[in-house]
Amino acid sequence: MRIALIAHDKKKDDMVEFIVKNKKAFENEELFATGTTGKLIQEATGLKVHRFLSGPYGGDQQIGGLVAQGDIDMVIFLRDPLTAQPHEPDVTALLRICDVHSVPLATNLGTAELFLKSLRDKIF
Ligand SMILES: O=C(CO)COP(=O)(O)O
Repeated sequence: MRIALIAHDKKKDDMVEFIVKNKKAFENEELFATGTTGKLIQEATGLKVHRFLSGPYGGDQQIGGLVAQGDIDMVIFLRDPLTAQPHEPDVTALLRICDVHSVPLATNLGTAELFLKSLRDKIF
């Protein structure tokens, strides 16, 4: 399973905690991430993560490109709904391209937990 992991700044602690807590479920998966999110996950878990540019510098678009090509199976994107992002158009484009290609997209921890259960149950 090729999983993209992305978190806005105020959600990065939640993302790292989520991956650390569930490291076993993620260690056999292929992980991709925007720059800073990926760095923090790597440092906290030692998991191998393919890192792209930081979100505001094009990382969301790079991951969106992979989604469009059919190279990502699942996206966990912990968005910050309370803070304006300078690269909002890129964020919207990534959400849109997931919908275009019916790629499962979790934008909060509640849905991410459901994805995790699906991973454990090998539903995907
Ligand atoms: O901005 C982001 C997503 O829109 C995330 O980028 P970073 O992981 O580089 O902070």
